[in-house]
Formats: sequence, C-alpha cells, structure tokens
Amino acid sequence: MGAQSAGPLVAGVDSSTQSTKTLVVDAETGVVVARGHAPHTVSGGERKESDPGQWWRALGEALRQCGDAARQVSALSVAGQQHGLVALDAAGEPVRPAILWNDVRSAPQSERLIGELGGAKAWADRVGSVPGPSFTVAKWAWLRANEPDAAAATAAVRLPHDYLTQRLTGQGVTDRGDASGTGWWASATEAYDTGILDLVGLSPDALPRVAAPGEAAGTVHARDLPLPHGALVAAGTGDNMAAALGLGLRPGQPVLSLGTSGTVYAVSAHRPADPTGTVAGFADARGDWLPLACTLNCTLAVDRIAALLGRDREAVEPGGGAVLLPFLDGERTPNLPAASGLLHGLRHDTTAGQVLQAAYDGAVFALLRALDQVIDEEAAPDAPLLLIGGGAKGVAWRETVRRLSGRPVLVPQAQELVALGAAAQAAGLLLGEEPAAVARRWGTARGASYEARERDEAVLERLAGTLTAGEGLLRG
Ligand SMILES: Nc1ncnc2c1ncn2[C@@H]1O[C@H](COP(=O)(O)OP(=O)(O)O)[C@@H](O)[C@H]1O
Ligand SMILES: O=C(CO)[C@@H](O)[C@H](O)COP(=O)(O)O
Repeated sequence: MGAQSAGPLVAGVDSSTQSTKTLVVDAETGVVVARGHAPHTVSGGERKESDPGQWWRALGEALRQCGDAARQVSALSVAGQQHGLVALDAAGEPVRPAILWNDVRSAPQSERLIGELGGAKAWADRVGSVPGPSFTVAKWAWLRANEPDAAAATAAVRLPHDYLTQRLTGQGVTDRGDASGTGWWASATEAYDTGILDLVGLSPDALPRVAAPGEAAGTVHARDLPLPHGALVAAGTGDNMAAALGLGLRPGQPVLSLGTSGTVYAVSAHRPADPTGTVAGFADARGDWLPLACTLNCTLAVDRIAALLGRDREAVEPGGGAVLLPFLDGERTPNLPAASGLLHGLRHDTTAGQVLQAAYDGAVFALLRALDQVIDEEAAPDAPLLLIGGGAKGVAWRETVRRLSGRPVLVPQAQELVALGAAAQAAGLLLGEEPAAVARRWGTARGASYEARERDEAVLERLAGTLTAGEGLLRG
C-alpha cells in the first residue's frame, strides 16, 4: 500500500502517438499518487513510423518518474494508440519500425481490399468498419506489396498496446477493443476473420489471443522496469476505448477528444455498421460498442499553422471570411488521404489571428460533422460533449467546440483519461469490479461545465461549401 493511499495501488499507461504517460492510482479512491511522462519521436514526411523499442524505453522512463509508487503496484494495464502495425520476427524483435495509424501510404491497399471483399457494405456488415488506410489490415497489405522481405520475416503481428503487454508478461494477448481496429477482427462474430486473413496472406497463428473483458493478460515478468515481479497485468486496450473506461462512459454521452488525432465517439449497445466508412464500428473494452470517427489533423496541425503564422496557439481573433481545411497529413474524415491543407477566402483585411481561428474551425468542423452519425438516435440531443485530450486544456479549442457544436461542453478535471482508464481496468481486474464502474466511483468525469452557445451556422456553411468546391484539389 502506498504511503498516502487507502487501497492497493494500480498503474495505468497511455502509450500514445507523441508520448507515454503513466499514472499510479489508489484503486479504492482514484487518487493519483504519482505520474510520469516521456516523449516519443515519429518520422516525418509521408512516413509516420516509430521504433517500438522507444515505446518500451519511454514506458521505463515514465514509470521511473513515478518513484517508489511504481514499485508498489498490485496491477497495471497498458492502453495505446490504435491500429499501428508492429511486425515481429521469430525472436520477438521488430523487423522494422512500426507503421502508425496516421500513415496513409496504405491508401491504394485500402481501396483494393474494399473491392476484393465485395465493397464497403460487405466490410461494414462483417467487420463493423470499412478499412481505411489507418486500419492494420491495409498496413499489412502495404508491407507485403512494398517490403516483401520484411513481411516474409514477420512471425507475429502486434498492435502498439499488445506489443508492450507482451514485453511485460511474455504473453501474446490483446483485447476486443483494439482488435476491432485491425480490420481482421469481425464484429459480427467477435473473432478473427480467417477469410480476411487469407486475403492478405496472414496466418491467425501470428496474432495475439483476444482476452475476454475482465480477463488478465498475465503477470509482470520483465526485469528491466521498476515494477514488482508478479504484479497482475490486465489486457489493456486502444487509447479511445481506454478513455471511454476512464470516463465511466454510459451510452448517449458523446466524447470529443483533441490529441494528435481528433476523435468523436460514444458507447452504444448496438453494433455499428456504417457503409460510408465515416464511423468506425469499434468494440469497446467491456462488451458494448464504440462507434467512432477520427481525423488525422487535430492539435499538431493547428499548432503547425500557429507556428507558421508566428503566433501563440491561443492568439486567435474572431471574424473575417477565411476558411482553412487543415489537412496537412492527408485526411481520414473525410476520406481524402492525398489531401493537403487548403486556405480560401483571404482578403486585404484578414488578420493572422483570423487565419489561426479558421484552422481551429476546420479541425473541429470535420469532427462535428460526424457527431450525429456516432450518437444513437435515442441519445439526448442536448447531452454535454465531454472534451478530453491535450487540446481540452486550451481555451481556443474549447470555445471553438462550443461555438460550432451549439452543445454544452464538460471538460473533466482529470486530464490523462486514457491512462486513468487503463488504471481503472487494472483496478477492476484486481478488485473484481467492472472498470467503467470503478471510474465512476473515482469521479473521473467531474469537471467544469460550459453552457451551450448559439451554433455559428455561417462558419459551418462556409466550411461545407469550401469542402465541396475544393474536392478536386483535395483528392490530390
Ligand atoms: N495548454 C494547452 N492548450 C492547448 N493545447 C494543448 C495544451 N497542452 C497540450 N496541448 C496539445 O495537446 C496535444 C497532445 O495531446 P495528447 O492528447 O497528449 O496527444 P496524443 O495522445 O495524440 O499523444 C499537443 O499536440 C498540443 O497541441
Ligand atoms: O486512429 C485512431 C482512432 O481510430 C487514433 O485515435 C489513434 O488511436 C491515435 O490516438 P492519439 O495518439 O491521437 O491519442
């Protein structure tokens, strides 16, 4: 038991695109007793790749920052960025850097795979999602086409979170939430789809076992981390599924997450199957579903535009007619993998602050367009949007979401909801409780409430008009 804690300690890990965050939490009260943070690097240009070994070193560094508390945990869980392809050789070493969720070089493979299985509706009915370039199945097909030697050397395929879980426990284990972002786990059967695996020449033996919700992955066997040998390790999950746990989310509560990716999602009792591909039909980590839409260009894109303009990220100004679609990395929602950023409507009196505001508007617009498709019809139309992720700390982000959504907004005080969700999963495993109920008991969703404002229809219309008019340019 930790020095200032009432209950046993658990750790939650968020291995996300830009960094690893660790929290050590009192399993009874949810009080965070220690935290750590270590950055990752992602290769630039069109390649979005990271060395999985770097995630492991960052995990060690972030845990060391937690001091003695990390050495006292009874259980832990790792959540991570979704979809990334971690290809391991027979000795468990990466054959090449991991290809991340936001690498869109796999766009041709995505198109080909959609056709080969009978079209977008066939994929949505079977898998729950239409596999865009972000999905692991498209990345694996890209690897086979472009680096056949690396594909031939691959004995095991892992997602980022289950790569780390495997190094912790020695077990190849994943969970239904993260598995649902691969494209080879079918939501209709809740199992790996051998027909799809045959299509891409991947043996099911190369994949991790999918643990049932509430099942352990194993115990800590790694000796090079400051963790107790033998501590319980939960199955972990994808970062968005972990945040849903961390908020103790119930159906009908919409979430908007502002990080490297922008995501909008809600828990649902109904299995999603959107043939347009806008909504990914993910599973959640518990036994329900997590319909979700994701953009590639969110906080990093807006920060980049602020840097280009030489302005602080909060130095926005209202007014003017500028429209900015900040698709710097290509885009996923809408599905425009070859797109680049588009600026329209400049006048002599347009200010730099207005251009920056237009970048926020463009990033938020793409997410809000998908919101109605993500929420169940029976959900209350005025339910507050839970705003999370690094961007939720920013006033410009929050006010843009309020102005363009017309909804009340709630910003939870707890900031690391992915790591907290992982900690709740670990606590649930340790105490035999349902993890979202643990998070509700911890009161993680408490925070500042902001009233609804009138929706800025003029800006939304300008953005929609520019998207339509610019389609030729945006298709690349
Ligand atoms: N005070 C702040 N105001 C606005 N944005 C912030 C603030 N602090 C961090 N951010 C943004 O948060 C982002 C990182 O968010 P995070 O959710 O941790 O990302 P990821 O999970 O993708 O690694 C950064 O790109 C940065 O733009
Ligand atoms: O691809 C998705 C969701 O489908 C992303 O949300 C990734 O899971 C990366 O998340 P962040 O690192 O931006 O938190």
